[in-house]
Amino acid sequence: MFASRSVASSSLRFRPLGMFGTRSTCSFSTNTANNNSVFSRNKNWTVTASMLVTTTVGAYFYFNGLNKGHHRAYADSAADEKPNAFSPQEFRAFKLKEVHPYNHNTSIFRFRLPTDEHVSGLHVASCVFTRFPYKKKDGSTGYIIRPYTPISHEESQGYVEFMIKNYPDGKMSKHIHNLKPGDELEIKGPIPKYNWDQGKVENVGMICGGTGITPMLQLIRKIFDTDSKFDKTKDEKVKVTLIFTNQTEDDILLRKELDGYAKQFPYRFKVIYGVDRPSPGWKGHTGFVTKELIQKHLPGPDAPSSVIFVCGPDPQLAAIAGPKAEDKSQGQLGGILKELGYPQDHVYKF
Ligand SMILES: Cc1cc2nc3c(=O)[nH]c(=O)nc-3n(C[C@H](O)[C@H](O)[C@H](O)COP(=O)(O)OP(=O)(O)OC[C@H]3O[C@@H](n4cnc5c(N)ncnc54)[C@H](O)[C@@H]3O)c2cc1C
Repeated sequence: MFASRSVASSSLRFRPLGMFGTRSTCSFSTNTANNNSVFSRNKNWTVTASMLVTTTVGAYFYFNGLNKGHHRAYADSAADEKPNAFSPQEFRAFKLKEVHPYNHNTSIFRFRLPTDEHVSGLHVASCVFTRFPYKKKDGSTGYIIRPYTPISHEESQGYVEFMIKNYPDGKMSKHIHNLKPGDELEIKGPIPKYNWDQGKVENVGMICGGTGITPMLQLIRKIFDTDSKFDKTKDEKVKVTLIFTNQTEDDILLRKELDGYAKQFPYRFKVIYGVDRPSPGWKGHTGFVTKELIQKHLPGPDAPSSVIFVCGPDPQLAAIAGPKAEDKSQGQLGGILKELGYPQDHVYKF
């Protein structure tokens, strides 16, 4: 069903990564039996929608009992039978394979992994650091370093994909948007974020703005995608409500995919869109995320087995949950969530 939807102002089409147990056959050299690409067909790409029923390959206990805390390093397990392309110890160079414009300021960048066997090795939820060098005034070398969350499936082999918004004054985003196929980007990871321990949380609230959707997508897919190796029965009680704000409707990333999850899991996944500048006929929320919006839609402070994830531009993060600490650790809970009485350990800031 998603494979037939087109992404606005892009010849690229997004699909929700096999949520129906179907896969696309693409003309990628990196395409493998495990290709959960977000890329779908465009005029250069031959895609045959194929209804290949994939089987869930048993239970997959890769965090089970190993990492109970949010900040623990992720342990390897049976899931890691494929070689990991990234290293958490060092930056490694990866070649850009393809770039696909997504909307007026955002593109999808596909980087080649060393072989078609390799996976990113990024567990949920984790991100990577990218870096590029620049010459400091004193002649020494400095690095611009920024975090990004891939949108390709953690099981995807041979490639990794990022959805990156271009900020006019943005150092890294401009650097990446200027890359041409064949150019290299240095990447290091995984950088562990929240450890999604399957079966441990039942009520999930998410508040994000702009590209803050990418870590949320990683979690949503882990919880709902049915064609991965993970044992879905562990998370079948999980309910997720996402509040996703943007400047305009045109800025909403991954909308078709999110709506697709809402349609397929009407009792378990709900998305509320908000925009600062509504177009005529806009039916969603208008303006910033408010106390009332959170109270109306998200699990409350006393909801059992719950967590609220927040990711967005610094001012939004500060208003909702308080800023992160200088060293980028969680910092004190603040903002609206604190006012509403959420406990510190029920909130996670990406
Ligand atoms: C866990 C995590 C995952 C992320 N994943 C992604 C991702 O998948 N895709 C993606 O595009 N970005 C993502 N980001 C944001 C990314 O790390 C950079 O902050 C962003 O690309 C801007 O970096 P820059 O060097 O281009 O801009 P900078 O040089 O740092 O800033 C330049 C200008 O852009 C503004 N700006 C910077 N970041 C933002 C923002 N997020 N919202 C609004 N204005 C901003 C600044 O105020 C400034 O005016 C993620 C951030 C985190 C913390």
